[in-house]
Amino acid sequence: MDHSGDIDNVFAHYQERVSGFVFDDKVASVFDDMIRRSVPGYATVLGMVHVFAEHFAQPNSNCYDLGCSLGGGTIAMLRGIKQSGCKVIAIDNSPAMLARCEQILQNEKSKTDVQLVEADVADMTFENASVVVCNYTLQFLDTTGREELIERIYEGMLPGGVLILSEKIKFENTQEQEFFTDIYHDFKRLQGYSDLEISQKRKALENVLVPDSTETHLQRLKNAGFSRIHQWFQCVNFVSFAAFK
Ligand SMILES: Nc1ncnc2c1ncn2[C@@H]1O[C@H](C[S@+](CC[C@H]([NH3+])C(=O)[O-])CC(=O)[O-])[C@@H](O)[C@H]1O
Ligand SMILES: O=C(O)C(=O)Cc1ccccc1
Repeated sequence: MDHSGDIDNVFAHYQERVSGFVFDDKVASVFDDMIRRSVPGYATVLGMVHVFAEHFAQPNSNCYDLGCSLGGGTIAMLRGIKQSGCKVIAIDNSPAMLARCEQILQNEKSKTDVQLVEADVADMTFENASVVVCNYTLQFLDTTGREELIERIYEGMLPGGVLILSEKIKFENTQEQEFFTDIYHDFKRLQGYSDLEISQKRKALENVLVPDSTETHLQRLKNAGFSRIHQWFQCVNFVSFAAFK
């Protein structure tokens, strides 16, 4: 992926009132740096999206990247897909993200077609899907939106298809929640974020990024019909599931 974006200093200066986190141009311009320094295991997850796409993309099928941002998952899929006739459909409802994503994708030479769609994932229908990547996006939808999205993904998937769902999680046990939160903040400090940046971003994300527990994710995937679900990755409070139709 392209590393030409700026360094994330969105929350570096004291703000009298911290407003809710939005995916505007300011965030989009630093997003590659922001997500790499804020999501432990991000690079590993993308590396494995390449592997999953190579293994599970079926010829003449669609591969989706839901909440594609700058196209990290899209590029990983493009590099992984070896089957012919595949199309990667990358969806995001932030015009700022999509505009930058389009630019970044121009440097990517691939035989596989890519379609960028500016839309709410809630308004999309999915069809003929062999690989669906939903990396750190479900966490921004409301509860009903989450359930409906997972159901519609399932409906649009081919037999043998896989959904890669990556999310920040919360822990039901208070002690466990505190432990992982502490370690996560230590990780952010090690990535160069100050205590002010950490606390202001935390405030901005309140009621915007609302994590579910692993149990809630597993139940929701099962309810939608996914028969085989593996939690294949966890790094601190970020996990990834592979769910098969
Ligand atoms: N309802 C929605 N419809 C469409 N897009 C949405 C919606 N809500 C949020 N988004 C978009 O989902 C993305 C979430 S970021 C994904 C990272 C990427 N997957 C990556 O692997 O680099 C994760 C994060 O910021 O923590 C943003 O680009 C939003 O505009
Ligand atoms: O959960 C957090 O505290 C994060 O910083 C994760 C994140 C990463 C990128 C955009 C929004 C949230």
